[in-house]
Amino acid sequence: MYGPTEDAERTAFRMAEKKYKLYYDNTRKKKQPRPVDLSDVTDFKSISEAYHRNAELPSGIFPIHCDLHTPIFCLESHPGFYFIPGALPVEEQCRWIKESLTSFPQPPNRTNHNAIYGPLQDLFAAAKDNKVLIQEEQYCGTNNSEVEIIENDINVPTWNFFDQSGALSKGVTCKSVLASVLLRKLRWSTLGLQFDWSKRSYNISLPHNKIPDALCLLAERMAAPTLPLGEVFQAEAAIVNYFGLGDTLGGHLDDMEKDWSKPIVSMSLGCKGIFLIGGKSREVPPLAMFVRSGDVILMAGQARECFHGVPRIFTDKENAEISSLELLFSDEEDSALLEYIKTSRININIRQVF
Ligand SMILES: O=C(O)CCC(=O)C(=O)O
Ligand SMILES: [Fe+2]
Repeated sequence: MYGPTEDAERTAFRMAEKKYKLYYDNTRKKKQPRPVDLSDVTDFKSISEAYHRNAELPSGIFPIHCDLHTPIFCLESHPGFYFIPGALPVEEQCRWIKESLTSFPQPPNRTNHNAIYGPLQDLFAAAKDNKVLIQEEQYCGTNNSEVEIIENDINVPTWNFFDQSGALSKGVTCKSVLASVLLRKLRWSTLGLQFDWSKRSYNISLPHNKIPDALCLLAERMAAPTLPLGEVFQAEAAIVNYFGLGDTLGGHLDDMEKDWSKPIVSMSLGCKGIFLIGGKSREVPPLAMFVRSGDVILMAGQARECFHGVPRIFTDKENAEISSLELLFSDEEDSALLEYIKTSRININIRQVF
């Protein structure tokens, strides 16, 4: 007999996550990722190449034709799942990488940092400028108003970015954290209708901005092949996930949206990763596939009810496959974006909520 935790550890989905996740090889002198057998990982890039050569496709995978410049592939095993390899041209990838780092984490959009630090303005610029985030409380610094502030109970600490020199003058009692560390620890931001992770629901009363028009149009165009003629996808919310080496997204379902006939439009940017699509329970062995910068996945209908996750990203030069991004981000002003994306993956997934 196994307890609930042991059971969860033994599901087919969990086993696949364990197979692909990053482990370090401690037997070697240098800390190195343990080699992993990737022979079972479906590669839609080579399937697309086979399709263009008119070669036979692996069994269970079939193309559908649409107006996009690339074919869309479907899985017999997962109705409602669509994979569009190289859907986004590299210029468009660069644009969304830049937005994901500079504008999407801006308030009123929320990020994983909100719970601890409150809204943070211009995190990416602060990291680039080597700033430090400092908790401002009255006992920091030289003024003598400590007693008065505490008595009046108005001592609400706020966090603000400062130059490192400014940070030193604040004194040693302040809590502080480097902006570059916070950027590395940025795991998600939410656009449009804000998702409340604690309640696992959309909180329409939270202040929010509309999703940028260009992103709505992109999602509408990508979603079209999954919808009956004349029906239009309305992008109302999006989650942006940020992955560094060793970061994973555990198996989950996205079941908070009302209408599951509408797809989730999910785009990959930056380093290559492995995406797992399973079944309606964790007991079903998932299919593993590579997700590269510019790939788009659509999950509609029955695929909306399937567990999925990302157990691994690759940040080494050979496996990350971001050379075309490196060429486009070669300007001096883009060097911070390039530095970030060389070791990161970003996923933007867009939803119609109602
Ligand atoms: O990162 C990915 O490719 C998947 C993201 C996802 O499934 C989610 O945010 O719900
Ligand atoms: Fe998801």
